[in-house]
Amino acid sequence: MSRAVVLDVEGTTSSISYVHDQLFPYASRVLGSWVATHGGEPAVADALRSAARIADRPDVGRDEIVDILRDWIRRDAKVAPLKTIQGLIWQDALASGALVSHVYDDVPRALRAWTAQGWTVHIFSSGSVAAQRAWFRHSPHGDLLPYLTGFFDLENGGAKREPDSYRSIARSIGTDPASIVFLSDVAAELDAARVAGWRSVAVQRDDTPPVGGDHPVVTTFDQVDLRGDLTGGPLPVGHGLPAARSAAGGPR
Ligand SMILES: CSCCC(=O)C(=O)COP(=O)(O)O
Ligand SMILES: [Mg+2]
Repeated sequence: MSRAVVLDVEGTTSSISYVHDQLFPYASRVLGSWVATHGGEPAVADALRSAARIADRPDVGRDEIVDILRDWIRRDAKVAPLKTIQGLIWQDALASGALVSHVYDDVPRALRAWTAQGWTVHIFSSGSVAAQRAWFRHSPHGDLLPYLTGFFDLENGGAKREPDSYRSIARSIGTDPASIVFLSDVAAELDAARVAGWRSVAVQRDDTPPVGGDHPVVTTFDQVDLRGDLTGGPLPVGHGLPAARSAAGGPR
């Protein structure tokens, strides 16, 4: 029977502050000239039209749509066309070395262990599939794509706080919901996954706000032990912690 791990990116595999301090400002900085160069390409033109529709400004000009996108970046809006455009910008920047990705040290170790134990590993992030692939391909630990089987974003996966998104991803990867473990730093995402029948693990990194909720908590992927038969009982997580704790603090 197939077993799958699904990982959030920002706050889970990778540092929130890196994304906010490096990726977002970079996209904001180059957006105007990038749209001037690439705005005629079909995928980009589509995303720009779709952003204008979402902003309720269907007839807006190029400069104004760039301002709207910049405002969304500033507010960390998880809006699909913005994520499409950011992903295309970051894809080139990561490939050229203008940007370097960030992946916590425990992540490649866990990817190696879990895949060797027969788990498939997938990504579900608000960042676009193009961004995800470039992020893990150009990681400071080398190319991590060989450990990753599937990539889901707001377009092919759906909203991250909706149980239906997790139901649809489970169908798409062909794995029973009870055999899927989801790791995230956002309680509302973990809640939605749990409603869909997935196993949930809150990832509380040193540099992230409290996750909140009542999901089992780990501070590194080293504490997620996926050996053995996991059907039925609680997930063996939190080993090595003084006590496997449940998330504390306000919801995010
Ligand atoms: C390499 S993905 C870029 C990060 C990003 O844009 C984002 O929105 C991450 O959101 P997540 O769902 O991974 O928390
Ligand atoms: Mg996250």
